[in-house]
Amino acid sequence: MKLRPFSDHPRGVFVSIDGPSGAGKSTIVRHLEQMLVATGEAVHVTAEPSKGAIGGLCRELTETTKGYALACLYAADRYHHVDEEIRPHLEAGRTVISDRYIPSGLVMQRFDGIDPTFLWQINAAADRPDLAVILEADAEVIAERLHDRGAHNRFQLSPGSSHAEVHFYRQATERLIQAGFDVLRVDCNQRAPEQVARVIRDRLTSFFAQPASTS
Ligand SMILES: Nc1ncnc2c1ncn2[C@@H]1O[C@H](COP(=O)(O)OP(=O)(O)OP(=O)(O)O)[C@@H](O)[C@H]1O
Ligand SMILES: Cc1cn([C@H]2C[C@H](O)[C@@H](COP(=O)(O)O)O2)c(=O)[nH]c1=O
Repeated sequence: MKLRPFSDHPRGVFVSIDGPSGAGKSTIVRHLEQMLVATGEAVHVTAEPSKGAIGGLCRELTETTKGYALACLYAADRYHHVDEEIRPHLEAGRTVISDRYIPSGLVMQRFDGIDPTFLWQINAAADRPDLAVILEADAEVIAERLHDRGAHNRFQLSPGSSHAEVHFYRQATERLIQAGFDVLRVDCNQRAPEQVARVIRDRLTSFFAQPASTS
């Protein structure tokens, strides 16, 4: 059976990619984009914090601001990101891939001791992705990758941060599944980035591509 690209849908497909630091989010997003574009999909790649004004504040303040203020700032950026960038691209029929989305908001601010229920509530009105991908890997594996690559932020510098983040992601993932999110968990311990991207591409194709009409 020949498949029509899923970006032929009247509204595009929204995919979020999250997972602990070093699991490979940015690497996988690049591979997935290339794979989808090669098969004729119209793709828009984005990330959080967004490139908008509130995203700029997030980037500026993450190292020096903590707690409720930062959690609310990230949630505000998410709502603005949806309104200004994600929805318009979906409405234009593109597949939107976001490097970090709601799951990161449920996880990262826990490093500052914010209650998970509060984090859930401030993110509750954000549009749900059609597919929420969670990259999973053992704490030892991602700690080694981070060590080799270097830390990107203060969360990655605290001792045992990889163990804590893996634990927070497990809890957040359970919560997303309970709430009815379509979640794809991909084990990234042994798979090469191309293989991880292929797993995601295959899932998108099997769920969202439509059979091409024969007429
Ligand atoms: N599947 C994989 N197998 C082995 N190494 C990988 C894999 N995916 C990514 N890497 C490597 O691990 C490191 C971290 O990858 P990347 O920066 O994509 O992770 P990330 O999840 O986006 O991290 P951060 O949250 O810090 O932005 C990089 O050096 C990358 O080359
Ligand atoms: C979406 C989101 C992000 N963050 C933080 C975590 C990092 O410091 C940066 C993202 O940079 P990276 O290169 O992708 O690692 O933003 C956060 O604290 N909370 C969030 O919801």
